[in-house]
Amino acid sequence: MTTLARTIEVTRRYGDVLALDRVSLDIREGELVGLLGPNGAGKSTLINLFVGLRRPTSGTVELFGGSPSDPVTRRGIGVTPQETGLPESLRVGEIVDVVAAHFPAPAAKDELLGRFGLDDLARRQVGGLSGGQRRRLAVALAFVGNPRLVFLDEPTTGLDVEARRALWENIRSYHAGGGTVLLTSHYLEEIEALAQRVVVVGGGRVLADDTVNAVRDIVGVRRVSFHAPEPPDLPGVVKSERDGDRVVLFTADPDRLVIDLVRGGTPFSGLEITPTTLEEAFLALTSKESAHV
Ligand SMILES: Nc1ncnc2c1ncn2[C@@H]1O[C@H](COP(=O)(O)OP(=O)(O)OP(=O)(O)O)[C@@H](O)[C@H]1O
Repeated sequence: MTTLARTIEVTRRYGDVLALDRVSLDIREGELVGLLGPNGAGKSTLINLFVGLRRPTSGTVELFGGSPSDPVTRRGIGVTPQETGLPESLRVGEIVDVVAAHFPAPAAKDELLGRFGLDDLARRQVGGLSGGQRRRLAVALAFVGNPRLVFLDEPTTGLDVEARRALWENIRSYHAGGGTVLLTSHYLEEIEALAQRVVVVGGGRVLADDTVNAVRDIVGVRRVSFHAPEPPDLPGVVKSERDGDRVVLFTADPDRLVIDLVRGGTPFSGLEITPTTLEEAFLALTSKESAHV
């Protein structure tokens, strides 16, 4: 399968902040890839490198086998950034025209606006759009140039349930027609609804690159904590640590763990079961793996 976009050992720093740490990733033709990770994980930085808005501190970024800083190469992509500053006084239809002028074979305007439920708003100034309408326009603009590959950075932020589902449908049909997508999200549900492949990033590193099912199992890890003198030795614990005088155990099956804890007769108090953050879940998993090496 043709690789459309690639990073090889890419590191990106902003001053002292290490936003990406030796990330190698291939996006192949026809894939719908979800990039999942907590705030500050490095998702937007990765997209900005792919689309040529930023350069890596070290390592290589390739787009269609060339450089993302080449404007001709960039004509094959569409992008919805996390935030867009669209000119308030332009009408929706005019903005589509301006963007379309940059591409050799743009989509038909009416068809595009219809697809994104913006047909009734073609003559509305951007300043008069609601937040959700603006977001839909920002996503529609990624598709104006009939791209081979689109990068969507949190495309459904600010959309209500109905608009979110309509947008998912659009993304699916673009993909079904042969398009390739990389989209970011904080939410596993969104990635589950769309992607087959999930790349989880945390702390600037790729923590997992797997199927949706595999990742769902991993992020299902829970944090069980309680006061106890010693950490008990229980089955199903993927990682254990101390937080002051509390024992903290990570497990995919907290019910089982509590039953075993009670049956084991270990004295404990102040039991708490909380979901893990994505980062915690993956750190638990990676430390378990390293412990087995
Ligand atoms: N222009 C910048 N100057 C300084 N630091 C930056 C800049 N852009 C990003 N960072 C830092 O780089 C790290 C990664 O940020 P990035 O925006 O890529 O994460 P993200 O995964 O997209 O987060 P979010 O989900 O919150 O959008 C963060 O620590 C962030 O504060």
